[in-house]
Amino acid sequence: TRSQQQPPPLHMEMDVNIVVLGTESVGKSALTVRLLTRRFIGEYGDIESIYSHSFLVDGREITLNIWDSPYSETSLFEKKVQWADAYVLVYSICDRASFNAVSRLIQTIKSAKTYLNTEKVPIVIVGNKRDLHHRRTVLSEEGRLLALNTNCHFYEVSAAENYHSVLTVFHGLVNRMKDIKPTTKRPLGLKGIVKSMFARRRTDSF
Ligand SMILES: Nc1nc2c(ncn2[C@@H]2O[C@H](COP(=O)(O)OP(=O)(O)OP(=O)(O)O)[C@@H](O)[C@H]2O)c(=O)[nH]1
Repeated sequence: TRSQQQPPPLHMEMDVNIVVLGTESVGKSALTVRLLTRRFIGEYGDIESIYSHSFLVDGREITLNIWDSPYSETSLFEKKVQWADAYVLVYSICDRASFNAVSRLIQTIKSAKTYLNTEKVPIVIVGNKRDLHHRRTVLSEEGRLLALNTNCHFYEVSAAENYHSVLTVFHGLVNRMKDIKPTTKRPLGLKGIVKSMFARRRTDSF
């Protein structure tokens, strides 16, 4: 089983496909753009994009292919779920319906993919817009409990206010993936049909 595999040697590279999912206007693009550019630009177009971004983690190059898209329930949704190795599920702490949608997404992902090591399902739940605490309708405890019950990671962040909390989300996911994903470079797969806004590759250190 995967859990019996040794972690790969440090010098090897790793490619991780990550899809960012959640209902409308929860901040999926804001989180993705924050990670890639360290900036919050306020308004984001409705563009389907795969961003490719490399990091050095413990001296090892990790390339994240991040698929960010506007909310939709089209057939592309299933393709995204299959394409991804890991999932960032976003809700807004001011939007109860978006939180309920994350619960449903977890069930959908778990039934679409088989995980040998259910202790380490590569899903992170993100409660965004933490800066809007005066409009909060979802308690932190509710997010934490959902994560506990589903074996996911949980973070509350503000894409508007903070780069480091966003970095922590992706860093946590990469750490989970390091233990369970074999290290091979492979093509982006659906890259051809998805317009990429960020053609440029950058390499940063966590
Ligand atoms: N106050 C606050 N606003 C945020 C935050 N993150 C995103 N927003 C705002 O929320 C709105 C939606 O952000 P997007 O990043 O476009 O959300 P999305 O989930 O990608 O939306 P869709 O593409 O429509 O599905 C924008 O007006 C952002 O400026 C945050 O952390 N705090």
